[in-house]
Amino acid sequence: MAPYYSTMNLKSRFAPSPTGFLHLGNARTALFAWLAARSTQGCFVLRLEDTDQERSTALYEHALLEDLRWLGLDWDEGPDHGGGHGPYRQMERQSIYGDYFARLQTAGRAYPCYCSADELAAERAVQRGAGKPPRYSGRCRHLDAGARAQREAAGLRPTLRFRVPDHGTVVVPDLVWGERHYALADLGDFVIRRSDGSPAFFFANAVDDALMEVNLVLRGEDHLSNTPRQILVLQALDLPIPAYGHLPLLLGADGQPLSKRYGAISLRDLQHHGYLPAAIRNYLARLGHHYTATGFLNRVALAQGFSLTQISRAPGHFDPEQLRHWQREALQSLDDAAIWTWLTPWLRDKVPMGQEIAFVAAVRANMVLPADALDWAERCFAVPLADAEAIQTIAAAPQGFWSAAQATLRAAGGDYRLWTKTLQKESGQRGKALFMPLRAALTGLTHGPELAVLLPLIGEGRAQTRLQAAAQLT
Ligand SMILES: Nc1ncnc2c1ncn2[C@@H]1O[C@H](COP(=O)(O)OP(=O)(O)OP(=O)(O)O)[C@@H](O)[C@H]1O
Ligand SMILES: [Zn+2]
Repeated sequence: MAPYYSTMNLKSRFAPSPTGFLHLGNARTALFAWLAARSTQGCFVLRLEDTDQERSTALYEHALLEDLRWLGLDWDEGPDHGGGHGPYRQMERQSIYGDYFARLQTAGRAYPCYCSADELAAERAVQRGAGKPPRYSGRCRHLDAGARAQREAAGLRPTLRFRVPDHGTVVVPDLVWGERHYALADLGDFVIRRSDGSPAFFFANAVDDALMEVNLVLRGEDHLSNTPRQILVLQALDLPIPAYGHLPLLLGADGQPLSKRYGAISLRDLQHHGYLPAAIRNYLARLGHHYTATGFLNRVALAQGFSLTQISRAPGHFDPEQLRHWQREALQSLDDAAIWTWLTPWLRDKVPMGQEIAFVAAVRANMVLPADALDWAERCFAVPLADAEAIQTIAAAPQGFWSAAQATLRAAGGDYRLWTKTLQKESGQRGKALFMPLRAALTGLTHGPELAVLLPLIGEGRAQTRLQAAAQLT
């Protein structure tokens, strides 16, 4: 089957349910669909699948839009600004579904099923007992008008089932997995409208894609087994069938797919820890997609380098170290002022006014997250906590070293080069033996940014206090 999209008319979508905060798995699926559209002259649609009324909330809906925007994704059609194919919330599309349910019923492709949950469970148990895969037997297929009226009169509220042809196969082409064939006899008639009148996922999702003219569906592999049913529905309604690509799921440390339901780490959590959207984009774009470029890419370059042929089938594991790597890369792509803007919510009153940019310039190579910057702000402008290694280094300095350090700093008027040069002469210490104790006393650590750039931030007053404290340690 030739795809009905081209680089000129590609239309992809992200269709989440507003039932929780977006996690990295959702975000990657959204990102790939967005990249597919942006790598061409395509169009990207956001549709909210809010038919699970118990779990869908306005709060999650709001958060979902906010998080996608934060991640840097934009959409051409969606619930917040419309488009030519709305509404974009499924609960607002009930009358459209009603029309298509009626068409299927009229054509004899769907029928009401009055079986209770208990009856269905019993049926499945018998099938399992006989070693057969459980599926609906089709027993309500042949109810006549009288039998239906009787059940309605008894107050039974039916589901609507799609009637799957008894013979034949359905072919599911997939951009990632290749072509798959499903025997229709194995599918069983499936529910397309629940007994409360709401549309089942299979139905609303497929009909909406067709009506919204979505021609490329990139979604998680969890939907792979739904696809044959969705193709059947579309064929029965004579609606266009999109190209499908099922992306391997993103797994957590426990090997299970990340899921809203099970509280996977959310985009919001990462945002609150200070991860940059550009870091998350670079991390996720490479998770299951090969880029020739190995370095940091901005949004345009990510889109330009994206190709459906480069999606891999291997499941991705969430790797916090890789995310930190891209956080480092994303940070280094920013200038000092932009880094300060990013840090402001965490460091607002921790860095003296006027020293913000100098502070960023000094410590930017030594941080990944705002927590690291906060630690350096404390080491520069408050009281540094010394670690065990630093205490040992301080204590190991030779006799008279600390008083010489204090005197020479005073004489040098805070000039770092002059200070260390004269201290070297006076103490006889050089190289590591000179700089390590100074670093340990001034910052409380034996590693970190250049002392020469830290000293002006620490200032002569605080430096003297710290040298004095070091003297008392020995
Ligand atoms: N772990 C995952 N990795 C990659 N994509 C995922 C993952 N989980 C869900 N998706 C995809 O995200 C999109 C939105 O799915 P949905 O809103 O149902 O999220 P969910 O996390 O599966 O939620 P729930 O836990 O409520 O089922 C779908 O395309 C789905 O396939
Ligand atoms: Zn039935």
